[in-house]
Amino acid sequence: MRVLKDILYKVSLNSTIGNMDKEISEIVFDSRKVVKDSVFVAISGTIVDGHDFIDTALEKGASVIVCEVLPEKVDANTTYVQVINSASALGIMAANYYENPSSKLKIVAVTGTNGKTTTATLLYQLFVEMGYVVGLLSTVENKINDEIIPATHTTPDALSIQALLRKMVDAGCTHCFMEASSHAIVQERTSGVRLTGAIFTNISHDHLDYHGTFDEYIKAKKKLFDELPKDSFALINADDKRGMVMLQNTKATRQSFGLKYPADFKAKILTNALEGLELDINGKQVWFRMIGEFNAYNILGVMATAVLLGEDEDEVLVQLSKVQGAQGRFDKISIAGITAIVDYAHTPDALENVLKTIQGVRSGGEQVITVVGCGGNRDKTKRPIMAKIATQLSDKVILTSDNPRNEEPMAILREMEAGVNPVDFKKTMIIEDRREAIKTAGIMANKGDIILIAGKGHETYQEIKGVKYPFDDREIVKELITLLNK
Ligand SMILES: CC(=O)N[C@H]1[C@@H](OP(=O)(O)OP(=O)(O)OC[C@H]2O[C@@H](n3ccc(=O)[nH]c3=O)[C@H](O)[C@@H]2O)O[C@H](CO)[C@@H](O)[C@@H]1O[C@H](C)C(=O)N[C@@H](C)C(=O)N[C@H](CCC(=O)O)C(=O)O
Ligand SMILES: Nc1ncnc2c1ncn2[C@@H]1O[C@H](COP(=O)(O)OP(=O)(O)OP(=O)(O)O)[C@@H](O)[C@H]1O
Ligand SMILES: N[C@H](CCC[C@H](N)C(=O)O)C(=O)O
Ligand SMILES: [Mg+2]
Repeated sequence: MRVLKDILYKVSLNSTIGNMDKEISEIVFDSRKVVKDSVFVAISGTIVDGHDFIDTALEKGASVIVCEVLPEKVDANTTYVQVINSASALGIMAANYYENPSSKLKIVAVTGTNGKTTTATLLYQLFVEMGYVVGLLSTVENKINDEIIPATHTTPDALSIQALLRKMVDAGCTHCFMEASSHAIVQERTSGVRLTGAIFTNISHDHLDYHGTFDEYIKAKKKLFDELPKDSFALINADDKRGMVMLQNTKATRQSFGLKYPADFKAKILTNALEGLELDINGKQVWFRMIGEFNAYNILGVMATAVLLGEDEDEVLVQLSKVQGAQGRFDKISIAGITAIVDYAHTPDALENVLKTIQGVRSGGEQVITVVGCGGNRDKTKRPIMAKIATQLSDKVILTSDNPRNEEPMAILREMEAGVNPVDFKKTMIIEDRREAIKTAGIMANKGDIILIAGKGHETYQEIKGVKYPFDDREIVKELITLLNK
């Protein structure tokens, strides 16, 4: 049990009604999860308004209501706390409830359109290699030391974040590396998390369905840096056009990394091959297991972060050269002389980077066959662009379903097809069923060819009309082994 006024410490209040010394059992922000003597935080969402569920929360036993707008009729036994911003209040209250775990950890948040999971996972793996007990909050999975806690979001909700950070502290973690998605930043899921540093990887086209305009999307990322404390660091990719924008209003120490423009941490690519990357970092030549220029950025950002966290650069490079990166990111599987690459590229920029990387490392005579789709109920404007990029940078393309969610798969595919130049029609096919599409690519491929299967990476399901069916691109590629060895 906690006392209400203690968990409201540092929350911006407008007004209060009732007893502030009440003992409360839990904090909830979903009326369906209310338990006796809990605090219900009413948040206005994208689909419904939590304020409409205040009565239901009271019926189920909530004894405190935290809201932005007070109900017209108030109940005499209930405490009402009117706040400026319920979503932000939730994060701060959750932090107080779990006794501010972030003050006992070094937490670094990674934001950017692409590279968040890769960067956070590399940091996790690096710090484990260096002997630390580490936590990770990522799209693929959450981790507390070795324990895996399945992830439902790239960045969990505010309450779950604090609960996970508490578990990390209790498990002896010293560091936590986490992704901060733009949705999470806007929805204040990271409010109440005290950061030691934040990293900006890059920004390109995505999520315009949610943010409305590219400017709003940039603002969402910038908010993370605007809110950093004075004693933290703000590390940006100096080669990204919007990198400096992130630093405009931050109180944190400004740091940068890059391959092209002047930066605090610099590297040069010496070799970029299917076997890995060789980089020159401060006169030291080091091989890494990851592939492609974009991974040179991820590696450099990780090295810079480790140094800013006080680690020795030479030791960092030795350990970093051993790590693998995140699942489903440029995962190579060899079958019957064909190289299949499963990659989570689900934005135009990521797809272009991956295909340009493949173009850069191919030997010349082989075909590059790309299987790609776009998710339903997500930014529609990226569909034609991704299809165009796929056809321009591949020899053959099969457009297929990703997670259609509640949309008609064929309607998504028609929107993708609209981006294909007429000259590229002859190399483009549409196969709605993703399993069939992957199999067809396998049948079309000859020895030496490269098949890129983009968009779903580590995902182990395909979401169709509200149902998540088991589906794993990597498993389907493995099924090809029997098919092609016949
Ligand atoms: C669009 C979006 O981001 N939505 C997130 C948001 O939900 P919402 O605003 O839609 O909530 P809502 O359904 O309108 O409900 C509003 C409030 O009423 C409450 N409610 C609702 C119903 C009820 O009966 N009782 C009740 O109290 C809800 O608990 C909520 O507090 O807040 C919820 C709680 O944190 C999230 O689970 C939910 O994620 C949805 C499921 C989602 O799909 N989000 C994706 C787009 C997302 O967040 N993706 C990013 C990664 C993107 C990327 O960079 O690639 C991520 O971080 O995962
Ligand atoms: N630094 C980078 N710049 C551009 N593209 C990248 C970069 N790092 C990875 N990618 C590409 O983007 C894909 C997604 O990478 P990753 O999962 O690390 O990004 P993310 O930001 O976590 O994505 P999400 O927002 O979906 O969680 C990779 O599979 C790869 O194709
Ligand atoms: N975090 C991203 C992941 C997209 C992955 C892709 N496979 C899709 O389902 O669209 C999102 O929720 O938009
Ligand atoms: Mg991610």
